[in-house]
Amino acid sequence: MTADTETFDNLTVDGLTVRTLTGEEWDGWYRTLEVAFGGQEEHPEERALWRELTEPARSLGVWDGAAPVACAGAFSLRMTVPGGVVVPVAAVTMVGVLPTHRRRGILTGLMRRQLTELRDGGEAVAVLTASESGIYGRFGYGLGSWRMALTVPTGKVAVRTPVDRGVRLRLADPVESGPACEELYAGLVAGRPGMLERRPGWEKLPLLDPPAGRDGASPRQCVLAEDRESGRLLGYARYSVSVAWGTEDLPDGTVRVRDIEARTPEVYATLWDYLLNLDLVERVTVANRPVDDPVLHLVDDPRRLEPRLGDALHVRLVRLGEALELREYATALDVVLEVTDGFCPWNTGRWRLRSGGPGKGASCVRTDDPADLVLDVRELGAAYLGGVRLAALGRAGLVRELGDGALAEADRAFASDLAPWLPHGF
Ligand SMILES: CC(=O)SCCNC(=O)CCNC(=O)[C@H](O)C(C)(C)COP(=O)(O)OP(=O)(O)OC[C@H]1O[C@@H](n2cnc3c(N)ncnc32)[C@H](O)[C@@H]1OP(=O)(O)O
Repeated sequence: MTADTETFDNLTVDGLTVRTLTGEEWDGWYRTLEVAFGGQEEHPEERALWRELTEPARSLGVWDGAAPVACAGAFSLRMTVPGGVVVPVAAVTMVGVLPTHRRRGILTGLMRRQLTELRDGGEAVAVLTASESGIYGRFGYGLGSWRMALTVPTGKVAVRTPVDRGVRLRLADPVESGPACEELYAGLVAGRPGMLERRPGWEKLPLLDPPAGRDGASPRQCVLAEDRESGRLLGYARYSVSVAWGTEDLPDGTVRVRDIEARTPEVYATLWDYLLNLDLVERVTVANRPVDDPVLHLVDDPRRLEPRLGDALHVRLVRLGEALELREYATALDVVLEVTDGFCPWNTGRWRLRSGGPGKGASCVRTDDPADLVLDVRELGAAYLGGVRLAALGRAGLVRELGDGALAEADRAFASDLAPWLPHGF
């Protein structure tokens, strides 16, 4: 297989066969992924869930004779884009090539096949999270959202904003309270770009808690914040506690927050207040929050927080015009974009993007008019969710302005009030 091979169903190239998966082949196909990732077996509970969620018709494999040697899948998910519109996306996943078959273009062939199929009738936008952030730019993916991991030393930091006195906190079984938490989560999805709707089956993902994967911590616990009078669920946090004792027998426990969501700022503060005041605990950690998470502001000593940034969602505009029409724009704009797209040349060329601003829709059509901005599709993917600013990409030398003021105009229109955030992997 070579990098520029168009790969189609049951195509055999260089002795390798590329085709979609049949359900019965799942175990061997998935084992390829595990071996590509070093060979460790996934916890059975996790494996079973991924098996259930796999969409065989969207799952590609490469076979060398009878043996699977590479895999790449996609989930049919729905994701919020700026303006609160929830749109279908191809969520690319489970990508791996066995060590014996690497660096001969197999990944490139799989990516080409996926993107060609999407062009011909799939979603206009593809997204993924990358094992290594250097892999997917060459296929036109741009880094569209960041995540923040946070460690909060509990003894040093307190919540300074008002908590909700009308709230009663109650510990509940995470599985039993799962549907109520899920309903609350569903109500938040449209409020922030990058959030994913969880269609049936996906609600099990945040509840996954394989005993062998706890690394010495407690089983997952769930605290519910309910309205004292009506009992309505207003927020929840799911976490585990890892108890430890330091020198002089002093407690040195860690609370690991898996997720925390609330309907109001006061309830959010209440949940953090609860977490920061758990006994025998020296720190609260959370692996994945938005980069503009309110917790950065609701504590009294922000310097004590230990935030760390990581790349999250990589975004690929597959059918560029359609993708740019799907989202809303914060302000009116009318710009001609000259786009390069080496991997999906059908996007290359000049496009006029027009919108009247919020609620007014957008059109993006080919044009011969002179360009205002010159950029790669990768930069449009990065800016798509409104968190990575076009002006910042311009200052990085990645967007060239030809029309006076066009960069500032597009920068304002593409921006989102809230930073995009991917709440969980896929
Ligand atoms: C969405 C997800 O599931 S992310 C998970 C990705 N999977 C993994 O990380 C598992 C471990 N790694 C692997 O399985 C493989 O090395 C893969 C899938 C990353 C790459 O597969 P390969 O078939 O070797 O890739 P391929 O030969 O098509 O390489 C294409 C290009 O990417 C580059 N590349 C491949 N892997 C990497 C990497 N890890 N980092 C940077 N560049 C890379 C190659 O050098 C090549 O560059 P070139 O076009 O300039 O020559």
